[in-house]
Amino acid sequence: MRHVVVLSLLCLVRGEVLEADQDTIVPEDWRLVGRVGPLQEVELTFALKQQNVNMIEELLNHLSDPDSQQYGKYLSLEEVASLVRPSKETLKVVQQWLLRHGVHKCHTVVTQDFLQCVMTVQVAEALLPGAKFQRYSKGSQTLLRSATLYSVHEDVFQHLDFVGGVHRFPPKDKNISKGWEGARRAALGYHLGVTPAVIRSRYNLTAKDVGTSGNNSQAVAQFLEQYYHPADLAEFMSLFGGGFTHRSAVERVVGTQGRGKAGIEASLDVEYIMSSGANISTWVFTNPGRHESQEPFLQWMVLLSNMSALPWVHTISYGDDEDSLSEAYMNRINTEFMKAGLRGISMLFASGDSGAGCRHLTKQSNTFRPSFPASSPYVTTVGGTSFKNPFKLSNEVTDYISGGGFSNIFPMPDYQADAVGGYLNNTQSLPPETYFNTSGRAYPDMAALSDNYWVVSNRVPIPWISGTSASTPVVGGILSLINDQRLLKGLPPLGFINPRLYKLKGKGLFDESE
Ligand SMILES: Cc1cc(=O)oc2cc(NC(=O)[C@H](Cc3ccccc3)NC(=O)[C@H](C)NC(=O)[C@H](C)N)ccc12
Ligand SMILES: [Ca+2]
Repeated sequence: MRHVVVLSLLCLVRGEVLEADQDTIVPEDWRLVGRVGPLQEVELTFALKQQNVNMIEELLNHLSDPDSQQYGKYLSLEEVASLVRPSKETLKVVQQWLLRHGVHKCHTVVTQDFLQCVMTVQVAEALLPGAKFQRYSKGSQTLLRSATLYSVHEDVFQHLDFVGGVHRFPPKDKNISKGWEGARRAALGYHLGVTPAVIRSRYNLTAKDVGTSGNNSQAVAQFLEQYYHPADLAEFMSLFGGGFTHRSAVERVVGTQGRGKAGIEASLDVEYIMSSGANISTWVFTNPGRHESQEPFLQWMVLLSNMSALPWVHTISYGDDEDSLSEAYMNRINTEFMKAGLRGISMLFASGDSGAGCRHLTKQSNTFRPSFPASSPYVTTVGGTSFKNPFKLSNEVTDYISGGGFSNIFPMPDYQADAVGGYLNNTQSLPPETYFNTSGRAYPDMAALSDNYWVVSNRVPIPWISGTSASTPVVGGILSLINDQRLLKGLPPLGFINPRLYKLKGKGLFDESE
């Protein structure tokens, strides 16, 4: 039996194409506990090759370009599914391969492009020769992982994008602590915080700028066991919701709300999307589990791609270092973002709170460190600003923590080439070019206030909360208000806004008076 090793670079070895997607590095802070018993269960994800992936990118460009005749002519879930569903041959080959090995505990999705299967270690190692599952520990955490390369049978590998659940460890914790950040800001004496009234006043939202259409909705997605608490939202609205028509409860939670303490991230997202996108039905997607120790972004997107009715705007304040994720995995998530765009859905991601980030390559050399999904060309990424005068509703300047940069993986999309080219050509004293990839997707695409917010979490009003986690739901709510007006007029929702945003050359981002 011959096998093909799945590796990253495309290279030719004895006439066989090898593809690269395996990372077998064990971080030094993870300790090997020992070999795992053959009957221990593991869960693996098989991403089956989809059809028409190049075609959907082109279609998305047409549907999102205001100058195209196809602008706003979005597809239904079934139309999207029929474009990307794997070929009959792919389905047959992969299913037969799994069945031959006795794997039958699998879940699939409407589009049939994923299989999540539970099997014993013995079976997993027979399926993926070379893999050797071992137990690793770090503090109280333990993980089952293989630190060796595996191969996939040559008849099967051409039908798969990747197999998930074999490699990769959680990234090291960042050394900038939020506690320190908050203390520093407090020490500087900022005491007038951002509330819904401040947001609504700064962005000229009048009493009429609230949802009225009835068939509009918006959503936030939560990960990493972060839960919002309904009582916090009610308390937040009773403290800060005066002066505008609003809702004080989430319309729908998809997923299971945990019973633990509320998380600041979740409280912030829900409270502020419902303050700018006031009186609009709001959903929360609460996503359990991990993908290789981080947020299961793909699992959540696959969930969306299985639901026929969805909110038009989704905001997400989570992200991971681009270099901590496999290219094949990110490409699959990108395909899911494109599929959402084809349906007229706007996906907004926070740009992150660590500026351009930093990656130590060697003792002497560093580079910037982009964050994904912020760096995806198929989402809208939101950065952060601070008031120039922190005590007044004044003009905004860049918040120094606001994430931004250039993808090392995804090329610059056409829609932003002029804007970014202009920036690179006209900006004095840019960092050295070895630090960033000037031909990559640049982000963020827009920005809003991210500094000094009030949030209610675990029934306590908390000041000085900062980050693009705050600006992102604020922008999401404003897009929902625009969608509301569009829907009332019988127009399609905004969908993937980037092509339109960049064509406006900044005009869409400010009121005429500014
Ligand atoms: C308690 C707290 C105080 C505060 O002032 O700010 C703040 C912010 C956040 N959230 C975040 O900093 C980020 C933002 C982000 C990071 C990376 C990419 C996009 C957005 N969100 C997270 O840290 C999120 C909960 N976790 C992750 O994305 C991890 C790193 N993958 C939380 C709490 C406070
Ligand atoms: Ca207005």
